[in-house]
Amino acid sequence: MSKPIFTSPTIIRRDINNDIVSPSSPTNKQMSLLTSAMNSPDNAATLSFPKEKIKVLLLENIHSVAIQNFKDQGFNVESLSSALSEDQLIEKIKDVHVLGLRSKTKVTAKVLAEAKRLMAIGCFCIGTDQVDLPFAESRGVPVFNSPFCNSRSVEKKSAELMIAEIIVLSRKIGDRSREMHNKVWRKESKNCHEIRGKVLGIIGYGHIGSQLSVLAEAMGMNVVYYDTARKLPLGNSKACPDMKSLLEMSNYVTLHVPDTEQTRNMIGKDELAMMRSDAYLLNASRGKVVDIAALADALKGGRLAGAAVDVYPSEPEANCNDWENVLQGCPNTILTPHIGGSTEEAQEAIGSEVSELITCFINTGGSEGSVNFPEISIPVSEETHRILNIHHNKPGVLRDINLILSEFNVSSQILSTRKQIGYIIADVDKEASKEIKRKISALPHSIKTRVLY
Ligand SMILES: NC(=O)C1=CN([C@@H]2O[C@H](COP(=O)(O)OP(=O)(O)OC[C@H]3O[C@@H](n4cnc5c(N)ncnc54)[C@H](O)[C@@H]3O)[C@@H](O)[C@H]2O)C=CC1
Ligand SMILES: O=C(O)C(=O)COP(=O)(O)O
Repeated sequence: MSKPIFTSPTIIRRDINNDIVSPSSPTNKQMSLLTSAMNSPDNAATLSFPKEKIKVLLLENIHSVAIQNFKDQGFNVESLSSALSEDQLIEKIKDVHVLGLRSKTKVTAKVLAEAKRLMAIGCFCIGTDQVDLPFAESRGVPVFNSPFCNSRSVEKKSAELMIAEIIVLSRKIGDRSREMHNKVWRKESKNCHEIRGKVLGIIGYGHIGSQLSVLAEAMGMNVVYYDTARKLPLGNSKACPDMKSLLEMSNYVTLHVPDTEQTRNMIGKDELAMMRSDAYLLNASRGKVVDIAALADALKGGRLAGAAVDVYPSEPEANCNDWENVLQGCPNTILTPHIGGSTEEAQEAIGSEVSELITCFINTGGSEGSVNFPEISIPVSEETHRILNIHHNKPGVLRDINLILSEFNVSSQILSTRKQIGYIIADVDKEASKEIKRKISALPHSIKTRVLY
């Protein structure tokens, strides 16, 4: 059952909004000594929650390092290699405490409504568009992701992939290779070019776009970019005032934006018509960003020199042998099965990072790294029990909570809020913790209350 908490003294800093902020996180040893207890309107247990009863469901072949990290904590882990459909997930999620997924599994409001015990979601990737983040927030479920680990392959690994594809397109390597496999020897230099001195236009100059900018300049390319946010131009890159000017001047246009209402179909027939006829389009962001029917028309009609596409409006839940897409058969077109983030290095780093963020949240309440949840983290103390409360962000909630806390000895307290919810951590006398939890849980705006014994 529960073990005591051994840690360093608690430090509290308040910011201008009277929120308390601390950068310190517990060590792995401290975390492994913690046992969580949980309580919610749906789960009114008041006893310490045994770690082996924490059920972790991992989907989409998440790296073994994450599985091991969760097992080391004593959690009960089930790992599946493919995504689940909405109906399958609704069936499975009922008794799950931690859900891990990658880009395929859609965590809709309908799924979340059935997730009565869910404490946290881990997106073991960069994008979080597959989760209904506001609904998860309203249910008090933090969502964690890995904003950096994935980047060199897409950013770093993806940026590396983009560099490879820029060269492959410029030399028509895809078509030549396919011909060779079909016994055709066709040596020619017509319409094959160096990338040195050419203009690379990057739409979305975030982690991946800016990494790619650095690599492309090192290869002798001239980089321009367009981003809706103000971004520091790296190296000699230059910001374009609008997307049109970028489309008109670039030899290569590459997309690195998230999937949002504003980015859906941001490249369609009109935008493709603005591009040079000897230009190439690359998309490793999200499938719905490009109108692929319009892209196929442009490629087949010779209004574009080629394309490299890694993501599609509709992708299968698992590997298959009958995938069909309108871009199949288009000239000088590289199609890859959403592998921008798929290197062993990136998957291991992501597996490690996201599982640690989730473990930290379960064991200490620390929510740093969450994309939809108030981010707080304070060291745990061996002298106290920790109350964690997630509540609807309504006027008077803090007063009600503090009224309860004022009856007891509180050694530290921290609150942070977002639009929908507030999150409070209070370290209290061991003797008082059960009583406080009961009273705070009963407040009308409480969503979830946990105690770390
Ligand atoms: N193919 C793959 O396997 C992978 C795909 N991705 C995708 O790449 C996307 C980008 O990743 P990061 O660079 O890490 O994200 P990021 O959040 O660091 O950068 C995205 C950039 O796009 C900009 N942006 C947003 N809306 C825009 C608009 N309408 N017009 C122009 N710029 C806009 C943002 O201001 C930001 O600078 C992810 O959201 C994900 O969907 C990420 C990793 C792997
Ligand atoms: O990191 C991302 O956002 C990606 O698109 C990579 O997705 P994946 O982990 O390969 O399903």
